Amino acid sequence: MSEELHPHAPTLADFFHRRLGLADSDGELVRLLSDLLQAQAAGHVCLTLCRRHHPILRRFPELYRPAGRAPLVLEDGRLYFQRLWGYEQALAAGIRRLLSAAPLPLDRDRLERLSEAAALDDSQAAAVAGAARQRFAIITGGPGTGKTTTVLQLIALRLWQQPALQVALAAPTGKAAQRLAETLRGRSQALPVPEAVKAALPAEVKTLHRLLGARPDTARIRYHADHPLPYDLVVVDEASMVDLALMSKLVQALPPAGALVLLGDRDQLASVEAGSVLADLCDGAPDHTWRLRHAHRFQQRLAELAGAVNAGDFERVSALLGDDWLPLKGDDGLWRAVEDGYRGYWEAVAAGRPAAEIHAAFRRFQILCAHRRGPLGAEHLNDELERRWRRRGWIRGGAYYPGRALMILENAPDLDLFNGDIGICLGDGQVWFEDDRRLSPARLPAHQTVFAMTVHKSQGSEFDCVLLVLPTQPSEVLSRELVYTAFTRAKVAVRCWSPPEVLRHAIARTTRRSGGLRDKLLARGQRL
Ligand SMILES: Nc1ncnc2c1ncn2[C@@H]1O[C@H](COP(=O)(O)OP(=O)(O)OP(=O)(O)O)[C@@H](O)[C@H]1O
Repeated sequence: MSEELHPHAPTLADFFHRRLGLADSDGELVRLLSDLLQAQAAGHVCLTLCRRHHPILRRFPELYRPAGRAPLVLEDGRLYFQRLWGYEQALAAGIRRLLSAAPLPLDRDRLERLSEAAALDDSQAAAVAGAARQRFAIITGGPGTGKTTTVLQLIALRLWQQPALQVALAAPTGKAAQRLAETLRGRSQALPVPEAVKAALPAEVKTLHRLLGARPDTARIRYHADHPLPYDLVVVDEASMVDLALMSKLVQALPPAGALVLLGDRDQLASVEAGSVLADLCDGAPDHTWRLRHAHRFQQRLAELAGAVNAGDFERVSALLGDDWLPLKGDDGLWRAVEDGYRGYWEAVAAGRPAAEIHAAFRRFQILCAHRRGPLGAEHLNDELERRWRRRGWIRGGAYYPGRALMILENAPDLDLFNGDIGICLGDGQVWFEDDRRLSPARLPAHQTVFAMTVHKSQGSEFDCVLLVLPTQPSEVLSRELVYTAFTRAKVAVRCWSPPEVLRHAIARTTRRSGGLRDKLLARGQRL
């Protein structure tokens, strides 16, 4: 916890002092609230209390009593703001309800026919057989371990058994939704099920916000406990990106007999907003979690590298990176690697290749940064690259020069563009997207240059080769999950530019977020 006070702590202390009529307020109260605000800003659901917090909490019981009406909640050594506690409580209650539901029927004959035709590996077959019987299931695993393949079998089986089943597919971002829709479209025809079952497979993947009927500029949503979703089975991909509030709203919106399946990689970075919901749910409901272990699309060395990062084994990571750990003498190693990485892309741009080919060339290489700002942050690297490439003559033209790669920063449903979509400016002055659509730059929603992007922004995307650039000093942002997320964006090769002590620091640091969800689920049989 930083020693510096959170800037809003004095105002909050003053507000509580007046609203609750506290006898007096002093530096200790400000310190406590600062710790709570800092915990929240760092993505924790609550503040895990330590010895110095207890005397101050004893002095100001009005902060958390009477329960339900006080602004804070004190529970099992954790201090929450009412709002986040409410989401956690409702999520835990909703999941407990799903966990205690009677098992669903399973047609073993159809299950076997599906599993054999798909040649599922053991962990996939166990996941389909197990999850098909549950009202709540998590299928987790690294990239390419076959989560989508597995869930497609699961949905097909459930539909085959119950043709009228209403199934919804969703993902936290528009880009992830699009990606899942494309993958399923390509694979569903090969399923060994009657045509009627194939026809009943959902064709659309919605964002979670759309699924829940979120309305712009209000926290109100169309579907909730009193007006549940019209689906029997909801499947959510990329669930590691879903925060506590959204997962809580989703679970509350399930109909009484509904089922929920989450897909995701529990080892990835947690959501931008509060909570590490997927990891907590995996730990809190281990009997409903199936972990896929065999990487089907991933190069063996990359799978080993991801495993070594997860195990916190710096020596092994270092050995596996070998020459791909770029020399740090001066910045030359970095700029040379970047130029090598993007050379093919610039050649395609200069040769005026079709947009689809230029996009394919762009996907071959990506710089990922830990930070957005700072000397080795994504913004600075993009500026520096543009300067260098102008000097080299690769970039010619104004702000929207041919070859400028852009990332869209907000959803624009009217243009069918989503946060995270990549467009490339070409010689005709238009910005071309991956599906061959083009728009004039003036029509684009907020966007930025994207030769370098943050690891956070890269979630849900994949590239042939990834170059991870870490800062020169250890920082709070660095973590094992960040390095794992960056390395697992690569399909073919990983390179890393980082001082040894910074990579070592990052891999050693796991960022477990504070929260009570896991304990609330594990204790379900005992006290709740
Ligand atoms: N049992 C299997 N045998 C052979 N290939 C498989 C098997 N399962 C999946 N695959 C293949 O491995 C690749 C990755 O599978 P899939 O897309 O289902 O993984 P995923 O975990 O959903 O990936 P992502 O990390 O992209 O979400 C696909 O090409 C798929 O056809």
